[in-house]
Amino acid sequence: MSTNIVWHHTTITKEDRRKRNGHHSCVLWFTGLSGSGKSTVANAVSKKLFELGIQNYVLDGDNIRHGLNKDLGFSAKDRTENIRRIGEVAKLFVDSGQFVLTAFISPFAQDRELVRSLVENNEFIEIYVKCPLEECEKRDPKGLYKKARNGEIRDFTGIDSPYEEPVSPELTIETHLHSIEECVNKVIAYLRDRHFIKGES
Ligand SMILES: Nc1ncnc2c1ncn2[C@@H]1O[C@H](COP(=O)(O)OS(=O)(=O)O)[C@@H](OP(=O)(O)O)[C@H]1O
Ligand SMILES: Nc1ncnc2c1ncn2[C@@H]1O[C@H](COP(=O)(O)OP(=O)(O)O)[C@@H](O)[C@H]1O
Repeated sequence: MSTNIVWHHTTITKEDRRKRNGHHSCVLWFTGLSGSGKSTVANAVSKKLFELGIQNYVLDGDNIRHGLNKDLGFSAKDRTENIRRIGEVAKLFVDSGQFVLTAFISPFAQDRELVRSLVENNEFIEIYVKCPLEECEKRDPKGLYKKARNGEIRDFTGIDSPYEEPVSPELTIETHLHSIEECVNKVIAYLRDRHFIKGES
C-alpha cells in the first residue's frame, strides 16, 4: 500500500511544540463500558487541564462516529479499525504538543495495545473507567441498554459483545464508588506525580 511514499519530517518538532506550550504531550486513553463515565470524566479532566493552561482536546466515540469513522459499525472488525484510526489521530495530537483525551469503549486489549505501540513509552496512559455492568445499565444515559435487551441493537458491548478488562492500566477509576470530582482529581494527581503537569498533588 505505502510503496513510493516517503515519510516527510516536519521542520518544527514535537519537542519544539512542547517547549512552546510549556508542558509534555500524551494520550489519556479512557476505556470502559458504555455508560461507565468515559465522556463525563474525560470532559471534566479536559476542563481542569484547560484551566491550568494545558492544550488539550477530547476525541469522543459518538462524535468521531458521526464524521471520520461514519463508515464503521460495531462488528469486531469495524471496532478494531475504529480504534486503529483513532490511535493514528491521537498520535498526531501528541506530535502537535497537546494532551489528547479519548473516550471510546475500545473493548479489545489487542487494539488498545496497538495504540500504545504507536506512541512512545511514556506517552500512553490507559485509564480503565471501571463500573459494573448492572450500574451502567441502571444509568443507561442514552437508553441503549434497554434497546439491546429488547433485541433492537445487536452486538452491544457487555450484552452480546465482549469487553476485555485492562490487565495493567496506568490508572483505574471506579465511577460507582467515587464521585466525578474524585475521579477527576485522581487523574490530575497521577499527571502531577509523573510530572506530566506541574504542581503538587
Ligand atoms: N453495539 C454497540 N455497542 C456499543 N456501543 C454502541 C453500540 N451501538 C451504538 N453504540 C454507541 O456507540 C458508542 C461506542 O462507540 P465506540 O467508538 O466507543 O465503540 S468501540 O470502541 O468501537 O467499541 C457508545 O457510546 P458510549 O456510551 O459513549 O460508550 C454507544 O452510545
Ligand atoms: N463518578 C462518576 N464518573 C462519571 N460519570 C458518573 C459518575 N457517577 C455518575 N455518573 C453518571 O454516569 C453517566 C456516564 O455517562 P457517560 O459519561 O456518557 O459514559 P460513557 O462515555 O462511558 O458512555 C453520566 O450520566 C454521569 O453523570
